[in-house]
Amino acid sequence: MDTLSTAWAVTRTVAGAVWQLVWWTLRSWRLLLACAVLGNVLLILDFEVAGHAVIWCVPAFSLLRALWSAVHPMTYETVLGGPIRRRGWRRHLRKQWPKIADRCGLTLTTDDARVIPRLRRVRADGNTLTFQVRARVGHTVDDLTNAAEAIATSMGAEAVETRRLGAGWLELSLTMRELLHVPTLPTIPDAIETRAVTLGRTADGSPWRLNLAARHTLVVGRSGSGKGSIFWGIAGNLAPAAHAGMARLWGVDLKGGVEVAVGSPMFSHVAMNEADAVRLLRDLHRVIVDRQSVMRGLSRTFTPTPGDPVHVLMIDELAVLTAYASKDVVNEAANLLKLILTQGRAFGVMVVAFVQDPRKETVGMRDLFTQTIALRLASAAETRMVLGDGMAALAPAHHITPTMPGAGYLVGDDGHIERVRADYWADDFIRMVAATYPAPPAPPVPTESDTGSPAGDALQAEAPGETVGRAPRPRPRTPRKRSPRKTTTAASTEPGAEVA
Ligand SMILES: Nc1ncnc2c1ncn2[C@@H]1O[C@H](COP(=O)(O)OP(=O)(O)OP(=O)(O)O)[C@@H](O)[C@H]1O
Repeated sequence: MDTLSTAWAVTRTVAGAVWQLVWWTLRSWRLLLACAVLGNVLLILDFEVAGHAVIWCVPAFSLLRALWSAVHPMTYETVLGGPIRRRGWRRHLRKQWPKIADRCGLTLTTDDARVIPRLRRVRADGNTLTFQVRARVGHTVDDLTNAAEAIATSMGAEAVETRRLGAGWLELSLTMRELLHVPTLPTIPDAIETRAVTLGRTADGSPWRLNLAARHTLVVGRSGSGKGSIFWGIAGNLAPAAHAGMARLWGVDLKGGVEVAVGSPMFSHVAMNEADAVRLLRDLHRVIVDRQSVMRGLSRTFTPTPGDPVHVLMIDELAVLTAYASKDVVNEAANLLKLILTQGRAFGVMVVAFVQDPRKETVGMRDLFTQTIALRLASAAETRMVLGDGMAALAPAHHITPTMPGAGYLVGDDGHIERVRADYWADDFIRMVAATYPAPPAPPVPTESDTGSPAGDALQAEAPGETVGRAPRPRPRTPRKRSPRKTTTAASTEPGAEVA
């Protein structure tokens, strides 16, 4: 079996090298023709060596490339293959730009001329081709943005990202070669990080750092889209900080605790049923209220120290809590969560929530999350629902294939878009990280009497964003006295304007 697979691998490599030799030689047919003519002239003039050298230089160079790429693809790619390919992308774009712009509907016809958007700063790095385009009079940057997908397709790119540069300029970054199709595994985290974590790679192959400081993150993706990788990427990378008392992880998993249970030692507080979840949210809210009273007048930004950690609430399947649980739980949990989302950031309390179903009614508080990661979604409508109008073209999460779990688009708090793929966290690896960095025993949560924080149904009366300092508990309701109903006309809306 081993001999067979080795023979198959060798045959494939040789066939690939032969194909490349032929393709690279014939692709530059103009040069090949010129060399053949010049070489024959030299032969006729009796310069035999020079004549043969000129005739065979193109096939010889192709042969060298084919052999090098087959024998040592890594060095070939770095030294020769990559630079040649990137030069080809740049040349192709510059040469074809008038045609591409025209076909993508960006040509403006005036009385005496046809004008296309100006192209400048064409650069190629790694697997990315980046260039800037200037809108002409009569066009807007939005017109250019709308044409981005068509431009990318005409260049044979895998994906496109756009960035508005202001005053009519748009920057396009085309991913010319897909680097995210190969899954990657994380390394054991060892740094104490509370502001950002490394979750995987971005489209250009650089590490994907997710900023957490003062941000709430919503992760949306269909079942099997790889939400677990992001959940454990965040929890696992924060585990050393949690172990050192610089971060505290709170986990809510109402899908029977299946997700959180794998690495539960990393968490200081875990809720796996509805009643515990509400209790946990109340406790976390008290932490915020407690910090509000401590920090009031002293500082406006929270800096974690050992013993005074950042708190990260991780909710697996948010919709169970905010839509599918019993009505009382949904109401109270939604109100508590809104308070935490609106008040927590400045006080070192961050929320990371995961949701499968992006319909409006399941995540009513979507706007309170400051950054969103859209993994594979079912349709363009879902992408728009999750990321906002106009985003289906810029961050087409519905085009992500099921063969790339963990891949998605991050839309940051400043609107920038990144195509990313998370490392895959296997169960055994999660267990190992949890065993290496268990959370220390959690100190008691501030009680209601410490903070004066209203709990439970008292919160339902408050609007999100209001300071929950010492709000009074609601008084028991007494029935209102009703006076006999009197007939009124539409015009008589002022008190006392009754008509008999
Ligand atoms: N980053 C990744 N790289 C490669 N494969 C992955 C990655 N993340 C997940 N997978 C694969 O995809 C499968 C589904 O992933 P996961 O359970 O995380 O999806 P999910 O979105 O949490 O689904 P559900 O909502 O149904 O729990 C995993 O069993 C694993 O095989």
